[in-house]
Amino acid sequence: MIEVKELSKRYGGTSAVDGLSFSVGPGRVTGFLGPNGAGKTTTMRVLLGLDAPTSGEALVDGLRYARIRRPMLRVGALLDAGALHGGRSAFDHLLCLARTNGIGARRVAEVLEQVGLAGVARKRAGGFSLGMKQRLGIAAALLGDPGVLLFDEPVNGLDPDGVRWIRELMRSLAAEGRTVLLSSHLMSEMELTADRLVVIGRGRLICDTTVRDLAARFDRGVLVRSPRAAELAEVLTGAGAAVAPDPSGGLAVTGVDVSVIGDLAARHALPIHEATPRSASLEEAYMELTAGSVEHRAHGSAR
Ligand SMILES: Nc1ncnc2c1ncn2[C@@H]1O[C@H](COP(=O)(O)OP(=O)(O)OP(=O)(O)O)[C@@H](O)[C@H]1O
Repeated sequence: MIEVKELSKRYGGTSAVDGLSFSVGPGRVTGFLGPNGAGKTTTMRVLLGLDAPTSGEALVDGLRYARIRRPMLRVGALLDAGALHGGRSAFDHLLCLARTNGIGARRVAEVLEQVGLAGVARKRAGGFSLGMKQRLGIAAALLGDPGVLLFDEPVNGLDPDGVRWIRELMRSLAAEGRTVLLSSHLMSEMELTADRLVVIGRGRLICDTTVRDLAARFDRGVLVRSPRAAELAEVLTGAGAAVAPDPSGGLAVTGVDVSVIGDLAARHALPIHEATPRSASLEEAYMELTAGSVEHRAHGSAR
């Protein structure tokens, strides 16, 4: 369980996180989304005791990180995959980390196996590709078999196989009952991986919702065209739908789904020339939600 309560963090004159509250429960993947500079990494750093909050708190299983004994057994994290001693082998890198928390060499071998690096365990980690470094960072997060996992942009720079592997791993970790918080600035990635979404912008909460509810919130109804539009509108309204003229010339119908529209039209022998469900994609929903929070937007870009 992760709880962020009224958290604020300032760096000099910069407000990185500003009165942010949300909680993340076990058993599902929660996506932590926001444009660049939204405060995701800062929130994770405070959760991991790497930065002190200016005010408020960030707790793992009800505790501040500094108060957790043998923290790797409770919370694992991948923040910066490049942060390793390049001269050490993958095995030795993990063994050094493991020893700080009383974890043995057998567990090191296990996590290397789990992330697919057993074959290169004795190779210098400094020579690893970005994808291999990400896998090694994930192995480090898993060392203590923790119930809470934080991953900051784990798919950055990975090839499609690596992305798919991470997606499946996140989902299986959540299915085992762990709390998984996964940050990204890409909705397309979250759509496939996360069940819940915490969206932030400029250090503040924008929405805390499920992927399904967000999609429903941006449901724009069905565009219907019929040569007998007026009669169809009457039938649909009678069935509880809201019907309005669409700027494109058809009818914008909300409140009933497309199969109901088709059935009603058939029952009343009214011809339909088009019936197109129009939900905004999650990507569009995300763009709309965060439109006011984007720090740097290229001139001439979509929004
Ligand atoms: N150590 C620091 N000193 C000064 N400013 C900082 C520091 N760390 C972060 N910031 C600022 O705080 C804000 C939030 O940054 P943060 O890295 O938490 O955002 P983010 O959501 O993780 O963004 P990204 O997706 O780009 O990684 C940004 O404006 C950033 O420039």
